[in-house]
Amino acid sequence: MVPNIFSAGLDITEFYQKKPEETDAFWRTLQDVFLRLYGSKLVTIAAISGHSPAGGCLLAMACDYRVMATGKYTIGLNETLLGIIAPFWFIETMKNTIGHRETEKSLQLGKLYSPEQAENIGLVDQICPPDDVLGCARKEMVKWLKIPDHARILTKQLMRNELINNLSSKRKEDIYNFTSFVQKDSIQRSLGLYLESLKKKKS
Ligand SMILES: CCCCCCCCC/C=C/C(=O)SCCNC(=O)CCNC(=O)[C@H](O)C(C)(C)COP(=O)(O)OP(=O)(O)OC[C@H]1O[C@@H](n2cnc3c(N)ncnc32)[C@H](O)[C@@H]1OP(=O)(O)O
Repeated sequence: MVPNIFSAGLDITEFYQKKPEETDAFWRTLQDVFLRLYGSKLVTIAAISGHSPAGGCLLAMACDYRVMATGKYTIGLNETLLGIIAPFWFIETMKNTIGHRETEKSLQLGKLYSPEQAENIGLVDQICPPDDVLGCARKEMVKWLKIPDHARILTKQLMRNELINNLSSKRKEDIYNFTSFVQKDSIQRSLGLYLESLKKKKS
């Protein structure tokens, strides 16, 4: 676990000034990761040790349960703030987690929530002191592992198969949409400015 950061989201340099075949491959890999994690038969608990924007939030939402560290961290799908948009399966995953109305506000505003706010809207299930996040996740895991596996897995599949089948049937179209969107000059300019702003913030 990296202290302070669960995941900074997708590595923007993977789709900034890249060739279309490179961004295609990048997006295909992300789809693979998501489909495997969201559809996993295993119990998956995210121990969110720090910041979790955009793709980081997606990974956390793909798990069965989320424990987040308290502190000055944020989580959410902030794509609109970067001038990009969350694809349909990011949106559906968030709707399945916090409901339609909260997702609508959250996405249009590109909202990043504090751990307490995230717990209030159900984006995370539990908050814990940073040094106890893994401990809290382990305790929760014990509860989940006591449930008969076949019943838990079938229930999970019933809840998740609609989205999994929907994305699986639209993978090519989704890759095409991603690459044609991020290759636009205006989007490349926004991404370049955003990367610059991250570097400036650091110095
Ligand atoms: C129709 C369908 C259409 C489809 C349309 C397209 C859909 C795309 C969906 C996109 C999903 C995403 O996840 S997009 C990514 C969203 N992620 C973010 O906005 C997070 C940005 N990062 C941050 O806010 C911060 O770095 C944070 C995570 C809080 C950690 O802060 P710290 O101060 O500890 O770290 P920093 O010093 O800022 O960062 C360290 C270095 O990492 C770089 N860096 C940080 N995050 C980075 C990132 N995500 N990608 C690349 N580089 C990043 C910084 O520039 C620094 O670079 P050096 O100076 O070189 O070391």
